[in-house]
Amino acid sequence: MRKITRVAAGILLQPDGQFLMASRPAGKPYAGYWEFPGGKLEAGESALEALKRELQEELGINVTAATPWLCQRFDYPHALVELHFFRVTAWEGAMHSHEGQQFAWQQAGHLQVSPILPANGPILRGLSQPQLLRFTPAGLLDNEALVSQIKQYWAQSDAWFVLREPQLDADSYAALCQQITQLPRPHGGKLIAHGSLELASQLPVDGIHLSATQLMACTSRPRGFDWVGASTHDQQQLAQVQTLGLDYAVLGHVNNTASHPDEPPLGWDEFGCLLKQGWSFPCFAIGGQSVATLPLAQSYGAQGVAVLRAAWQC
Ligand SMILES: Nc1nc2c([nH]c(=O)n2[C@H]2C[C@H](O)[C@@H](COP(=O)(O)OP(=O)(O)OP(=O)(O)O)O2)c(=O)[nH]1
Ligand SMILES: [Mg+2]
Repeated sequence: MRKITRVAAGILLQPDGQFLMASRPAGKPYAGYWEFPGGKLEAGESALEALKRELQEELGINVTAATPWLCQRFDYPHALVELHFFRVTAWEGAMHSHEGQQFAWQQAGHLQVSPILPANGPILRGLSQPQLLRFTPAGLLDNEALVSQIKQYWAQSDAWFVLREPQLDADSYAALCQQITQLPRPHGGKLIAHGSLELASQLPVDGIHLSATQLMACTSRPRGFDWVGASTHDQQQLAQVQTLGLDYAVLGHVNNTASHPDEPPLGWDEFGCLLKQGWSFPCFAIGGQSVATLPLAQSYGAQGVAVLRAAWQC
């Protein structure tokens, strides 16, 4: 078996979502390709320690806030690498090119540098995802109020909505979906369908969110959707998201929630344990989540939180 080379890389994030990419210096494999700053773990080092050392060596900065994010394995001709990506949200010191690299601040979905290291495709897709995934409140709002609130969100932001309205029959769901997709989206918001795959494949949506049961019944990634995510509750379901190459998982419920009052919550310890295994897709915490729990969820390695009632004026 090939030896695994462990690597830590940092995604330096500005408050407006821009992130830093650097060109690989001459003399290294894939010289001139663009990457996230970082490098190999040294003996006895944790990924976070390596990240801090590498960013000091390569950029001359002192990282003061970093949370684990995605983990990606990739088999290059020169090495089998296991990449540990961190979201870096605070640092000290002025950035300098210590190894002759070029730097560029980039926006997800509008990349201006190329070529990118081949392992980084899923990472860039992950960066296009929001920190809040908003599920509609399943019948708690009438259609008019729901459409009007989505319209307001989209006028100001690129919010993502999962249209979870299981009480509607297929025709009513399709009509509501059509109505929402006709709203203006100046910032590029997304609408993700929920429920029947067959129905969703006929609707003008950006993606489909699978239930855990649908997820486990799939033998391949559902076709015809830009984005495919799934609800998960355990390691086996997370592994299925990875095997199918889906874009995100929602994991929970983490805390007690009014929507599942009879099921015991996972709790943050178990949530953190499941995320620590390192997945190549972003995970959202669900269950009792809101903007207030976002930093805690991210400290455990989450992309963000899935919010249900907390997102709406019901
Ligand atoms: N830093 C970094 N490495 C990446 C990314 N994506 C990716 O596939 N890699 C691969 C390329 C390399 O095979 C490996 C990182 O090794 P490296 O050459 O940067 O290591 P290093 O900074 O410690 O450099 P050196 O001491 O070996 O000169 O991980 C990424 O986004 N950032
Ligand atoms: Mg490096």
